Amino acid sequence: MAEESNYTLQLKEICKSYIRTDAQGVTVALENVNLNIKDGEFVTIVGPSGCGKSTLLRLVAGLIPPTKGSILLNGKPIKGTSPNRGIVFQEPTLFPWLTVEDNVSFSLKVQGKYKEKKEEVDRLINIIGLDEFRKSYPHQLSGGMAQRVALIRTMINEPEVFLLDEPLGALDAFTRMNMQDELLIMWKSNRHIMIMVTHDIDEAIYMSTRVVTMAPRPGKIKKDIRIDLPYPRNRMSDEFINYRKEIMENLNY
Ligand SMILES: Nc1ncnc2c1ncn2[C@@H]1O[C@H](COP(=O)(O)OP(=O)(O)OP(=O)(O)O)[C@@H](O)[C@H]1O
Repeated sequence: MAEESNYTLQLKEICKSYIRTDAQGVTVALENVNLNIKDGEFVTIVGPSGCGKSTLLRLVAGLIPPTKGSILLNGKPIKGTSPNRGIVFQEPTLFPWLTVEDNVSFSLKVQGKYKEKKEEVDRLINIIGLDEFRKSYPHQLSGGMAQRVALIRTMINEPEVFLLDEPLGALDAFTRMNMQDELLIMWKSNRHIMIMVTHDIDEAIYMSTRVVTMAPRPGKIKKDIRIDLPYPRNRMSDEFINYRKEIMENLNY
């Protein structure tokens, strides 16, 4: 028990089933998932389609409840959604009728925290290089720009747990690599817990301190691999390539 209390986020014996509408019965999306994460860890989840990666993130976000098991943050069960557990999806979910600035400020205004954080809004817009676009609307931005706005809109709440569901999946290769570095800068400056779903094994090794592989039907954790490489990581190094082999073999590629 003493060892467990070192973990900030704990998923204990999590099961999640969905009722199928097309036929009788249920889909077991996750079965007996146990995962413990400490402050400052960057965990990526990789695995084939349908193994429950998004389900796992949505459970931690509090968007859906587990069928069985519990999720503890700082020892307390999570209840529903909270700005403390921010989630960013593959498609940037910005409000189309609000400018960049207003999108980033929206949740602060709802929480009555805008005045105290106004400078932080300015700082983050500057960090992502969108000073000139602060009065622009989402349809006037490129995909990469919109995704950067979505990231800082979540970041402004200083979530203790930052959940990323394939956040870079829709970007071209160059923008994607730049965004990987930007995300690492954000993570290093705040040291919150990051949990990111990706289909890109190199992205997982480049970014995270742990890569968790999953298997489908029912979704479960296969292996939890610590990536013991200094940042910034060299995608061409032998160690990097060895991790790639280990993960691909584990996923049966
Ligand atoms: N709302 C839902 N209702 C019913 N079944 C669902 C629902 N959401 C997910 N599922 C099922 O649960 C399983 C896990 O889905 P999930 O989206 O978590 O997997 P994933 O690993 O994120 O997949 P992908 O990589 O394709 O996004 C799948 O079989 C899926 O069909």
